[in-house]
Amino acid sequence: MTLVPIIDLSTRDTPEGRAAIAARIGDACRTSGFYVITGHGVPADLVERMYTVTNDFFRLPRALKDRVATRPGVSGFRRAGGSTAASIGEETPPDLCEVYAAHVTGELPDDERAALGGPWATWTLANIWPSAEFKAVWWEYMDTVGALAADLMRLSALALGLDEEYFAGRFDRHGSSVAANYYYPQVRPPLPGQLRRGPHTDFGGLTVLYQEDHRSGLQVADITGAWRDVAVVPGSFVVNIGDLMSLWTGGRWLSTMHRVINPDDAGTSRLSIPFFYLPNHDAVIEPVDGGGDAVIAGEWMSRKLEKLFTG
Ligand SMILES: O=C(O)CCC(=O)C(=O)O
Ligand SMILES: [Fe+2]
Repeated sequence: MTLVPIIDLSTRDTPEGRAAIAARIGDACRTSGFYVITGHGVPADLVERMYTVTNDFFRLPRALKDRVATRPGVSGFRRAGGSTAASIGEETPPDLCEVYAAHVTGELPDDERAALGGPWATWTLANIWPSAEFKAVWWEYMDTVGALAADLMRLSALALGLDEEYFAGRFDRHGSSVAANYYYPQVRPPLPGQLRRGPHTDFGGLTVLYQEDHRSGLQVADITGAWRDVAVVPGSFVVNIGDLMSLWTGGRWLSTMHRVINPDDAGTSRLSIPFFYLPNHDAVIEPVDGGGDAVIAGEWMSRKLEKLFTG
């Protein structure tokens, strides 16, 4: 079996199709924690519009991008990548990446957002948009990919032998985010140990990531710890599960370490756009088979984010 299998979702509207897809998702999550999806139904023109507005934004002069900066890394534009490896306790130079992010909770009134968590809870911050057109496209993308993520959780529930709606109540006030990672051309050689994105696991439920067809660099650790390339499949999304989904399965499903290496051609850029499907901040995450410690989703994610942003 390949480390990152390709799973065609086009038959997910029939019970037999769903059962077969769920079985493949279960296999993938037990053995690698990553899979690639085709036949997902997200319109190609939406992805293209998303890439156009987002690439246009990153090509603006820095002074203009800084106008939509908030606290480091959390909502709006973040100029320095920070060190993602800090989230796993490793010290490395900063990632070679700029980020723009927005949250589905980012449009709520101030008092409602403030009630969703502490200082490191990024989903409590208001969104800050470069333009109305940009916002409209991002919002459509968040809605569409959010619905796909919700269905992947239903299929995951089936794969675990649970009712399809098992997880739904834990995501009905979800604080998911979309982040655009802009890996700029490298005009100076990277420092020792400096990558486009340092090694880490994702923190939440699951991640649904789009990457451009012709440029990758995304690598996944196999069970021996060796780094393996993720193949680029045009028009697909890369899906991986995060720490909370792994906790939900008592560790049977893997939240796998991944990273983005530097390009062979230093002059090229790469834009990846992950949708992070995050449970309700107050969801209690307990192994579905019972046993094991429970964690509160928002507390888990806040602890990881604090490490990420404070090093
Ligand atoms: O750019 C990529 O392919 C991966 C980015 C990533 O791992 C993340 O944003 O968590
Ligand atoms: Fe990641």
